[in-house]
Amino acid sequence: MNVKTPIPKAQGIDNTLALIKEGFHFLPGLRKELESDIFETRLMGQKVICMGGKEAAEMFYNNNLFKRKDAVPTSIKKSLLGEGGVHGLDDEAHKQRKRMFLSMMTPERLEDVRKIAVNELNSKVAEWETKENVVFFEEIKEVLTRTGCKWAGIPLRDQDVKQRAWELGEMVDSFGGSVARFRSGKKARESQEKWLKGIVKNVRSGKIPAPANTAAYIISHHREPNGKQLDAQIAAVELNNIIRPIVATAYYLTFGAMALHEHPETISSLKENKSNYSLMFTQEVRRFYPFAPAMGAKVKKSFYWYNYHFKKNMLVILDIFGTNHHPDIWDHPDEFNPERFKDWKGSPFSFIPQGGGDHHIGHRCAGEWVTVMIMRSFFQYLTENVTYTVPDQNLNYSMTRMPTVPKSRFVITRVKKLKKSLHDLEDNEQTHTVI
Ligand code: HEM
Repeated sequence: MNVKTPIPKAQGIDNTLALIKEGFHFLPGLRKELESDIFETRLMGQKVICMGGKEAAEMFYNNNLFKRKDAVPTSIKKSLLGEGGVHGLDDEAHKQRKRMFLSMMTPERLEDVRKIAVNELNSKVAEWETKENVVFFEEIKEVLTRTGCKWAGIPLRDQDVKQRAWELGEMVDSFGGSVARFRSGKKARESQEKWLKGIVKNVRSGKIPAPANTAAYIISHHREPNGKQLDAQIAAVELNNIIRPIVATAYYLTFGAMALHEHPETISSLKENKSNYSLMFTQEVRRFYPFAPAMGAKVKKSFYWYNYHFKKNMLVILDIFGTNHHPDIWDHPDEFNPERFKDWKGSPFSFIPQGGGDHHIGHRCAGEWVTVMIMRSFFQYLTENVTYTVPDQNLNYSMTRMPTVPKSRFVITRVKKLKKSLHDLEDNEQTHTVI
């Protein structure tokens, strides 16, 4: 870790505009310019400590030092995350709510999500065979909306798929600072929460017979530490915390499909799947491509680190994208190279696309296994079960827009299924170590 003392301050009275203008480059760029993995700046009128790298991540995920209450701006709660959900909880309340999420992530349920997702993809591909152009990113959001709802025990009528997929997509697309996208994400959230609140009430009354191992059942019947059921509105937020991020996986899948096209040598390795190549490829997609830029937390109680005084309630931001590209951790970090994960020793703090630390104790993403499971099986499906052509198109992606996808949203043509049955995929063992 490279730290200058005293901790440097970024130039300018407030850097919010620079953050919006520079996007994913903002934090890594300033760390490089100031030659320090920690620096101070002001964002939205507030003093903020920004940091990146393994050691910084380790500190950030120490629950004794940091808390999440009021760490996320209201605009992000109103569009992306929702209010009253697990993301903003601390201490016992957080642990208890987190256990609720993690109880859904059993090996059997992970195998279920894989089967559901691959079946949904397989049905979609049959439609793609009849289409001239397929906009992969948009179509995959629908596949994942169906997958998420089915896995979570949420009934979804065919005629509602497009609307719900659009809403989930708008919520994910809302976090980058554009007012128009915020408004659309907020509206989508209001519609989703109304719908999901109705689902929760119907699951509670037994009108919707959700199986006991599904998210709809587990969340609807979850009890708070005070013994009471979750408020139906908060239960809706938490149910959305399952289906929305499943749809968010469309970003990684689109980047991954693009990586297959741009690095064709990976295709045969994926087909062979030696040394668990599908996992290496998936990890590299999650490391290399930009998605979650950073996380915020507030100082729980004052402490000193590298002689810097972290004062109570100060806002601290961890550079997620920059840590996944930190040159102290990764050789040639700006090269796409799945093989780097071959002998990777694993670290909960150096590879943090979905947060760091321990899933049970801290805020690390509860759905990391689901994400990895879906990604691996889709990449294998794309290489083994289907052929397609990638026509000329604009595959550039902006590093200043958050979130970002290839400009064309990855168009494919002449899609052809190679296998009629999914039998071969069903035999595929993936439930071992998925992360
Ligand atoms: C594209 C895929 C995904 C990405 C990039 C992603 C990223 C993240 C990040 C960055 C966090 C916050 C970590 C922190 O607060 O320090 C998080 C938390 C969370 N994610 Fe994900 N996630 C993804 C998929 C999923 C899926 C598929 C699910 C559920 C099935 C899920 C459920 C959650 C939940 C419940 C939390 C809150 C955990 C807590 O506060 O303790 N995520 N995710």
